Amino acid sequence: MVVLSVPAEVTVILLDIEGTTTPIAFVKDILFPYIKENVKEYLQTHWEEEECQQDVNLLRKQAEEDSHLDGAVPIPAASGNGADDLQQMIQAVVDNVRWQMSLDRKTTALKQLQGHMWRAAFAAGRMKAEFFEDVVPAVRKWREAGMKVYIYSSGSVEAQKLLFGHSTEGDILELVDGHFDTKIGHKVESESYRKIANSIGCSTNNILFLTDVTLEASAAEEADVHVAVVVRPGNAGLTDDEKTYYSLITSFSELYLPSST
Ligand SMILES: CSCCC(=O)C(=O)COP(=O)(O)O
Ligand SMILES: [Mg+2]
Repeated sequence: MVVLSVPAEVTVILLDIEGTTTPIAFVKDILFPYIKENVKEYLQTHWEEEECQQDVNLLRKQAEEDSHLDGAVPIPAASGNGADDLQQMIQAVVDNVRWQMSLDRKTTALKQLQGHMWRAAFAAGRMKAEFFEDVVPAVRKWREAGMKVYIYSSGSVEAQKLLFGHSTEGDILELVDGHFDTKIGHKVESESYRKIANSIGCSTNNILFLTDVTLEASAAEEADVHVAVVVRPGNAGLTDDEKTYYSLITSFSELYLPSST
């Protein structure tokens, strides 16, 4: 088995979710279709609620920022002119969400709405989050060895907690010391990793970030964070240069902590 030694200065392991702890197939084949199929009904049912209105306002702001993009779908401001107007607005939000999802965009606005929509599905037991089988045993071992374990995903913190709270392994939320999402910054920006270190109260070189996306690994590395790229079934392929440059693991069990036995 390949073994990757974790540098002695590392005290925090920061985990990506999709493609790292969790199969991309679970996200693409279960989580995302649920949104596409249910977004219209969700908006019609929850439209009057404060949380739903905040989600729509955030999506509208994002749509304004996206107006220069090819195929962007605008969301009109409410005019308060009756049922037809409301249905048009809901349809615009639905089209905007579907357009963003067709590009797998990671905007905070889209991710907030998705998290709120998954809440009911997880609570009703309609979905259970999948984790690769090496994840839970490895995280338990790291924590026993004194490591802190944090999550950094484009999925909203609320969505992250739903996944860890309703997994095929049971409720594993207690295995995580804290969560970060794109509210701290995007995962391809190195400043996000500095802010995460600051928020945890450590130096960036105390963190080891595990991700499947080399653009994220590169941004983290630029901030002096240690990185390893996780190769899982169904992940995007890496170039030969990326395979040579990055430390690669195919299972969390390949990480060796000098402090553990
Ligand atoms: C954790 S919520 C479901 C996954 C998701 O919406 C997403 O965008 C995952 O992105 P990641 O940063 O974990 O690769
Ligand atoms: Mg990922």
